[in-house]
Amino acid sequence: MQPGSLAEAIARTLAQWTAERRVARLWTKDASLWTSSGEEKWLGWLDVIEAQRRELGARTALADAIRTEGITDVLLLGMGGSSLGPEVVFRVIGGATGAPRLHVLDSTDPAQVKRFDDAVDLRSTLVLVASKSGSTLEPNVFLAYFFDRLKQVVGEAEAGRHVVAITDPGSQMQKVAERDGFRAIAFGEPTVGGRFSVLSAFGTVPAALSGVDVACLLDEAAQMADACRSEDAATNPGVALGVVIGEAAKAGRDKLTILASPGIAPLGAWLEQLVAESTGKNGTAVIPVDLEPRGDASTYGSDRLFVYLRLAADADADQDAFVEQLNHAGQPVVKIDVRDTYALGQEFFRWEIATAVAGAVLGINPFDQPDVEASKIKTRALTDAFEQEGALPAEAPVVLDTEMAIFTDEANVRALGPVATPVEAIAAHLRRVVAGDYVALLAYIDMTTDNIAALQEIRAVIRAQAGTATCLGFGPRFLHSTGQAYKGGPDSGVFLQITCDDAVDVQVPGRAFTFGVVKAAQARGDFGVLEERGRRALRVHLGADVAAGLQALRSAVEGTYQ
Ligand SMILES: O=P(O)(O)OC[C@H]1O[C@](O)(CO)[C@@H](O)[C@@H]1O
Repeated sequence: MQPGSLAEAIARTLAQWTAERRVARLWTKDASLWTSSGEEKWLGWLDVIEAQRRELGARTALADAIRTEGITDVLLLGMGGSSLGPEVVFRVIGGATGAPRLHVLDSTDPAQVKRFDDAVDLRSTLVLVASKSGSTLEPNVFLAYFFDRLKQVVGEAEAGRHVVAITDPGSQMQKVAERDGFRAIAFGEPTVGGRFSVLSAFGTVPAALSGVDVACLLDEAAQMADACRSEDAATNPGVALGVVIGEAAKAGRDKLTILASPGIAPLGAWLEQLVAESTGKNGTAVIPVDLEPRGDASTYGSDRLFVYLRLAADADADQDAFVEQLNHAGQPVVKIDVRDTYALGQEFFRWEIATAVAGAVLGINPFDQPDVEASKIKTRALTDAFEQEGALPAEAPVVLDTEMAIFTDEANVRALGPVATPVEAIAAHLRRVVAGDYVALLAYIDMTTDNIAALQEIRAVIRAQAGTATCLGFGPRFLHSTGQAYKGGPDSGVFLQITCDDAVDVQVPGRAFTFGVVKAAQARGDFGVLEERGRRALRVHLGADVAAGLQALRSAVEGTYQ
């Protein structure tokens, strides 16, 4: 770590943590470390490793049974903490020979739902539906769709045998699982929130099913947990990291920019949720910046804190050189050496402690997510309206042409000034960006390789030209991750929401709406909350040809800076 001018504040806070024995207070779940508003009820993740070790036999038995029966694919349906952790574990460690492939569906984009359906043969697929609350909209509509498909493909009597639920005890999903004869139910721990759940059943069940050595993963986590008991804050790997992140944010370095070796890069998506949902509230936030295209080290602002997760077995020489340049440019960089892929278990625990500690330094409750509910309420109102009226409420664009239509509220229209075309509106919007802001692209489109690449190019242009941090989230996935910080954090976000016409749509069985309608309602609900919070937000609606629309958007963004 080269903390630059932060060094003093960090040293002071570390000394305070040691002198006041705050590490012991954390482990004894003392809510007064935070805001004394019930934090003690959400610290079950401190004890979850031992509890999961007791479940290892059950995990192995289920994994062996499905393999013997010829299951080739596991399709996980879930959002946020119920999907991001399993996806990271599979992408970083999974893929053992002979083990089922794990697919993670966390989008209501109809093309994406269809793509996942086409990717698996349901006769040899186990559907794993994961939801702590059991009431989240997305896993419930995914389950409705895939249970219906299973009935068609394997028959009514067999469908339940192809489904396993992971949920907290007493949830509505448990009732559904019992009613529909699911093969098994694995229970979560109610004192562990979604984003802290990766070392609970929500992470260990999918990991075991996809051939990951869960005992080894837990051993790694336990090793880090032991290190995080150290009362000396400066040598406590989780506490020290949390103090750096918290103090950096207080000093204006609130864009936590994640650099990671390719072999461990998927961890960034999990970190985004953990950090953003935990710290982004009451007008404060640590904004995670993941997978941002790199620029010249000298061009980054003074609002950045870099974290470099370097995988010893898979280090990238270019990345090493870039980090060196950042050091020379005086940027603070925290370097974390990750021994091998199983050391991911260590990182999970280190970052959970660090996030909790950063929350304490920032004086917030890191275990709630007050602003996520707001967009859920608006979305529900819209889907209810659709069920009653057969259509979503009409809306009128501010300007449109053949490729893009622009939507926003009165306050944003006034701030844009007179604009005659979508291109002018986008340019006026991006000109509102000032130093210390971040620009977030919120894309409610299929998360394909091509769409990711096109959006990353747009992001690269904005980063280079505006000189600000840039983020990319796919809707509705980011709603259960960074979305909390975008709404609850400081007013430094400039948002470009991207929606499209769906070339194909898919009916949600048993409901009056399609996945396309759900996604549209989620985008509108999300936008409505941004408007309500007075955020700088513009929605660009593309046609059904998303590739052409993204090209038009890119030209508009490039044109802004010419
Ligand atoms: O597991 P659940 O209850 O479906 O929740 C999914 C996600 O939604 C949130 O509750 C809110 O976005 C996350 O914290 C959570 O991980």
